[in-house]
Amino acid sequence: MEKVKAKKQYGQNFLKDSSILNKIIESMPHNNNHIVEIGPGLGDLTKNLVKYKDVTAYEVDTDLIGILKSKFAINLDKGNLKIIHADVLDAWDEQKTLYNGNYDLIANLPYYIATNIILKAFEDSFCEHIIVMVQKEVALKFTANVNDKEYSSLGIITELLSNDSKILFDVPPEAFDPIPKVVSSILYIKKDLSKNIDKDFNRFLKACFIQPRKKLSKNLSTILDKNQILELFKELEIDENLRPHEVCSSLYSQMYTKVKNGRNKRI
Ligand SMILES: C[S@@+](CC[C@H](N)C(=O)[O-])C[C@H]1O[C@@H](n2cnc3c(N)ncnc32)[C@H](O)[C@@H]1O
Repeated sequence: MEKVKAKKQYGQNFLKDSSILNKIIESMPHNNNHIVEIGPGLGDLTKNLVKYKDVTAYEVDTDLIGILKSKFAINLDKGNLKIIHADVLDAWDEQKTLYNGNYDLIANLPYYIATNIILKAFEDSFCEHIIVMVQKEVALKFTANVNDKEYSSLGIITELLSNDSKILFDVPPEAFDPIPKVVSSILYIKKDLSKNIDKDFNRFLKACFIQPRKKLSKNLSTILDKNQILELFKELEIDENLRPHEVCSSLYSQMYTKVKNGRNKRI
């Protein structure tokens, strides 16, 4: 097989362990959804996905596009694989969705933009399941519960917008070539398609967690004045001494609604 030099700037760590590839395929939801893969790389995961589903794959690296097109010539002809040469974040901005129909996102993500990709997938109303390989720390943030030290805007958004979220299994560095410095995890999220998020809610959460170990009331002082904070906490019966990770997602949602509808609209 061709020896391709992995490009660091594109977060290229190719998954080589066939037992892990099989486990990802086994975790694929049993439905009729299309599959979108981000970063097919050398096509090891793609090769398994196209056995079961129609796939659209977005790859940014020009050198890999050539390799993928010759490797998957038959699938491209048959029409069960479409390879799109693009930066996936640009494609999302331009098209608003990565596929015009219900789809599941299955990918070994480039870690430098993994969080952004998952947040975009939450915004994409056609995306139903997110099953992605990410750095373990990132998976812990998306699946954290209130009072966990990892609980942040990512856990809150996941709780508010999904029916189910969990880490399926961890993947050791040796499963990749080149070997990364971190442990990875397969993150599973089943979105609740009846729910969506107001973009400003993200900005509100960023302000709430601007200094994660300080009190929430202190962080909120960057967007609200003292009296507004006191009033908000009194109305929602929030203890003034709580840190941001000690407040549950439904209270964040209620706080945001009150702030948005109140007189002060600095968010
Ligand atoms: C961690 S590698 C995974 C490769 C392959 N799927 C595998 O499992 O071996 C990440 C892949 O994402 C691609 N990639 C990086 N940034 C991207 C972007 N902005 N848009 C699309 N693909 C990107 C890389 O070129 C690489 O192929």
